[in-house]
Amino acid sequence: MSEKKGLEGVVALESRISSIIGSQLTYCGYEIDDLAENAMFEEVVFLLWNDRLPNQSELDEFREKLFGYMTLDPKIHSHFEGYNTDDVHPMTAIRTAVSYLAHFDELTEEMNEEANHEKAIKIQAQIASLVAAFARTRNGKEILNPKKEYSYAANFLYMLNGEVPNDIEVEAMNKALVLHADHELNASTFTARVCVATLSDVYSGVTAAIGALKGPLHGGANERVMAMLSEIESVDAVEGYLQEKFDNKEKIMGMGHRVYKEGDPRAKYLKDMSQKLTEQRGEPELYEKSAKIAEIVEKEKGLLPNVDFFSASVYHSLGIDHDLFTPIFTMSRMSGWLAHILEQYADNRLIRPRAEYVGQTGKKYDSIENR
Ligand SMILES: CC(=O)SCCNC(=O)CCNC(=O)[C@H](O)C(C)(C)COP(=O)(O)OP(=O)(O)OC[C@H]1O[C@@H](n2cnc3c(N)ncnc32)[C@H](O)[C@@H]1OP(=O)(O)O
Ligand SMILES: O=C([O-])CC(=O)C(=O)O
Repeated sequence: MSEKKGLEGVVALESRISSIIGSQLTYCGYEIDDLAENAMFEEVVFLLWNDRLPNQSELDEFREKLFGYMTLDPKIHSHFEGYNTDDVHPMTAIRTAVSYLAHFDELTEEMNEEANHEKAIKIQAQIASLVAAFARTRNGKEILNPKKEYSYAANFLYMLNGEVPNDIEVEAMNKALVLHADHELNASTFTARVCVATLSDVYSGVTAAIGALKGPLHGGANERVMAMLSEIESVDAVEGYLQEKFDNKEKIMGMGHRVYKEGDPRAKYLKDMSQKLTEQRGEPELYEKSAKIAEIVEKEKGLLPNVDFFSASVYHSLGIDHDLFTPIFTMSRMSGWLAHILEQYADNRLIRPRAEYVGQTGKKYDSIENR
């Protein structure tokens, strides 16, 4: 047996959901550029789950169902009130809350295509409400219910901020949701698939995936990018800051990628949005610092920005708390996890690789007093 550390380059399964070929990303055959420019997030969710875009009446029906499930059970609200919100990271709270959602769903243990599809709609609907509700509860604010006339992106911003979002904010949020929705066999998606391949339930699959996304080498990087931008005092200070990181062999968050070596096709949209939104917010130096970091890291290390890099300044410019960046990624990627979970159930086999044993052999049990 031979192993590939981190399973680099290993093809673990077949999927029809998204593909990465060179620097080209597609969702069910549609290029990400096409979808980022034109699609509503709800259409993308439908696409990922059904392998085709909806027509108008299918989209209306899908949106109606999503909206119908968005209002949370009041028990979830009181559950959040019991959290020590000063210490609990929102990703920890959301992971627990998503798991708790299963307690309110009579379909949780039902294992058939229709029930699993219904659970997927419920979870996708409720994740936006959960993130907003947690954020408002910890700020002592009233929890808001969604509004029927709003899109998923607009509803999230409304439920979070309590204000009607403007068109630019809704467009930016929608685009960010579309760009983060799915990404082949990334670590959290693989986690979800491994979990449900035991024929465990959908809630278990997405809860496991949230745990994997939380890590700083994956979705947790966006919050760390913002921390880095806040630490660097000015554009002129970027070079010295990075030199120290390079000297200490520390990683620069938001840079590099396991699969993309020629650049992440999603980053250019987030870069453009970052430039536009930081300018509008009167904080153009955030974009300038980001661009300088990207320029130096590429020159010195040959690494390019990934999806997490410019999303940090985009979310900051939308007035979002920095520790909510990864929960927002979770809202979007939930659609991809659910697509992969449904695909896994449709043609399941237990996922159980092997490990090459490198420990000692031939040891004998010794009584405790002799050790
Ligand atoms: C949505 C997403 O998940 S996108 C990824 C988000 N994560 C990040 O942005 C965290 C920063 N980036 C990284 O840690 C990595 O680039 C990853 C995790 C994305 C990919 O990692 P891998 O493919 O395993 O590459 P690995 O960590 O082995 O790095 C290979 C080499 O490049 C270096 N390197 C990779 N990324 C970085 C970075 N961001 N900063 C500095 N050096 C880096 C490593 O130190 C290593 O150098 P060495 O060979 O001299 O030891
Ligand atoms: O694919 C990966 O390894 C990480 C990534 O970019 C994503 O999950 O969007």
